[in-house]
Amino acid sequence: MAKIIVEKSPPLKGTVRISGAKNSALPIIAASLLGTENCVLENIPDLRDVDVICEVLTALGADVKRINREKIEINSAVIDNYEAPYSLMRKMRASFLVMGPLLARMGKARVSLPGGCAIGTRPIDLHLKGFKALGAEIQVGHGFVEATVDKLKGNKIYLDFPSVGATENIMMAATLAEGETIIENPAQEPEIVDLANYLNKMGADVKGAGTSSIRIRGVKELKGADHFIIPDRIEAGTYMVAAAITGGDVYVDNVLTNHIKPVIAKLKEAGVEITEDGDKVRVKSNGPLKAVDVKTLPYPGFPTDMQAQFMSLMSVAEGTSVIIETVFENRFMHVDELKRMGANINIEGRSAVIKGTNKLMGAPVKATDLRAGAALILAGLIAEGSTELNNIYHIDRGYTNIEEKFRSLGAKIYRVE
Ligand SMILES: CC(=O)N[C@H]1[C@@H](OP(=O)(O)OP(=O)(O)OC[C@H]2O[C@@H](n3ccc(=O)[nH]c3=O)[C@H](O)[C@@H]2O)O[C@H](CO)[C@@H](O)[C@@H]1O
Ligand SMILES: C=C(OP(=O)(O)O)C(=O)O
Repeated sequence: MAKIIVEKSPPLKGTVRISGAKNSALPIIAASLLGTENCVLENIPDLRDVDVICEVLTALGADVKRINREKIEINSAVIDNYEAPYSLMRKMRASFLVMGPLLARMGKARVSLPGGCAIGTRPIDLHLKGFKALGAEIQVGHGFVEATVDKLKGNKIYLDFPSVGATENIMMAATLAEGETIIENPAQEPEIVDLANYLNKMGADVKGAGTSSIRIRGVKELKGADHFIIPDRIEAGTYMVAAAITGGDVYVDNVLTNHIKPVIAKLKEAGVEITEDGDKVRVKSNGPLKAVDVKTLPYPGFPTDMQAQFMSLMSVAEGTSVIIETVFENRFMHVDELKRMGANINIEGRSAVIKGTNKLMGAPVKATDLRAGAALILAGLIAEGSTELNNIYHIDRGYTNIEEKFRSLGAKIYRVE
């Protein structure tokens, strides 16, 4: 099993370029099932999750060509299978995003139920509520969701929680429905806007993405489109925290700063110097870090996908901080691993109380999920000695060339097979 070794490193210095957003690329690749012509996607991150969703599309009959590691061409003129197999679905929850496009395109979809995972049970009730409202008949059994419909019909759908995946799945299904669909209380994440922009380039009529109500007028057909994926705000945030935790001076390049306002605000509160310059952010830190409280929320609140990394930072800040996780019910799996490295953290329900220490120690730890893995790398950069990270396949799901990017900033990090 491959491992990542992180040694105590000097303050990080230099420039790191941020890749395209995983959470945009995955739904956008899935949405390509809706078009009957060639789609060309650029700024695709080089990730295991992208490989998996491409395999899912191929299994459904689409012609997927990797032009290079950042560019994919997809032709879905012929889709001859409506079943997404368990063998692929189990590798990644986001594969469920093919359900909406399949239903819209073929009037039929049979998709393996995504499993729960380390960060919570992650139900799909809101996705199914949306499909039902559009007229689909849904059956769940034997580990699969099966949906059928003669013709999807637009409807008004209120989401009890602004679920990112449910908003995307319903939005994609509604593009080819008869009439108008309104999604009330949708997710407002930048990745939703990126998906809507792509769908509109394909010929859809989606308005209001990024606001509290999305209106989709169904069209007869979607065609092809070229699209450049937005930068990954979570990857950017992770390198910003890396600069802060090591007392470094790093330029994070290719960032849309509007997308990471809460992360910038919290870093500033913690005493980190941040200078924004177009699509670059300079992150400089040389004084002690101050403890600050954080509460995760749907966008535009502080992202849950940055919670673990911020906890590593607070583990070495001066004072006590409280981090409240409101999006996922079980996203504190990294806490026990950070404690193995000497962090002082107590969990009380959905809150973590972190008493800063000035000494973390390297230890063998495991990446319990993607962002937990990132958080442990960050802790490893300042821990005495060597940190050995196991279960790193989670990290490869979401970070492009992570060791190379960190090493280019002076970090001592390498992979052993
Ligand atoms: C590929 C992708 O984009 N992944 C992101 C997406 O995941 P994902 O789309 O799975 O996250 P959701 O926004 O759907 O989930 C948020 C909350 O809603 C709940 N829920 C969701 C759907 C549903 O039908 N019923 C229900 O109760 C979930 O259990 C969770 O507690 O948004 C999350 C929240 O920002 C991020 O952490 C993930 O990185
Ligand atoms: C939870 C995450 O992703 P996914 O929804 O793909 O599991 C994440 O990116 O942190």
